[in-house]
Amino acid sequence: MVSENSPDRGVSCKGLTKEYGQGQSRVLALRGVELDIPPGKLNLLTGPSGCGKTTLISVIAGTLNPTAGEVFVFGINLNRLSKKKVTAFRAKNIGFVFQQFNLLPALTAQENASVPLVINGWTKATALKRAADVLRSVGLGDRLNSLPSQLSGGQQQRVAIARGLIHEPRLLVCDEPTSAVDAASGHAIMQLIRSVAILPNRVAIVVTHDQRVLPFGDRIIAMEDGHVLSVKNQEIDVARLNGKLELENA
Ligand SMILES: Nc1ncnc2c1ncn2[C@@H]1O[C@H](COP(=O)(O)OP(=O)(O)OP(=O)(O)O)[C@@H](O)[C@H]1O
Repeated sequence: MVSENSPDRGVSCKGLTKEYGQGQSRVLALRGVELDIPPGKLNLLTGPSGCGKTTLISVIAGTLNPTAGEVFVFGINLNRLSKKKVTAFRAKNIGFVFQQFNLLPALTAQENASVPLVINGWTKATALKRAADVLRSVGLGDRLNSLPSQLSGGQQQRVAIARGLIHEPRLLVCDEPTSAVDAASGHAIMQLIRSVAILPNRVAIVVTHDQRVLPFGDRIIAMEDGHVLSVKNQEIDVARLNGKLELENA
């Protein structure tokens, strides 16, 4: 029997701590995080600068090891897997949209967006075709052949989002995905993330300071000083969000 908060169905953090540095430069970024994230919901992670949001999503996504504690992603304890297995699990199941975009400078937008599919064994031609479709869905159909250096910050951010979503990851983790885009693009990006997130076997976690993003979240997780302060569920007015998008696109 699998309960609502069972780690088999989403993400579960148990007593997570993370220390950076040593001695005088030691920083305790996570101080015993306890958190259960059920699937099928869009989770927004909020809190003041430096409270540990990026550290927490990096540990959940398996790109950073915790100092102590455990994280289960769809029932799998990432800390107990070998490095090779974590890498393979991440490539197949996790999409990560980084705050600094992390695009490869020598690759075009289309090539950058196709990377997760190529890593997962798709042929280059099929991966590029799919990348073009996803880039069109984030409004970049006319910039497929541009290098990152030829794109604005907001356009680079949209390429990073396309790359994070392209392999339809079961766990999507985004760090400030709307910080460099205007209101209409931010709205479209959140619509896209929401459409991926609310599938029944998926989890999406979005770190945000952007007040405009708050209406999109089913759950608002507030952090403070390395721990989870509160988790609030909220009703989503889907019709209102859809209507607003149509108005902004008109
Ligand atoms: N690589 C690192 N080395 C040392 N300290 C770090 C490192 N990364 C983060 N920290 C520290 O850990 C704490 C938590 O940082 P983190 O980036 O997780 O916070 P955040 O809530 O995401 O902040 P922001 O909203 O400003 O992005 C901060 O005090 C930060 O200075």
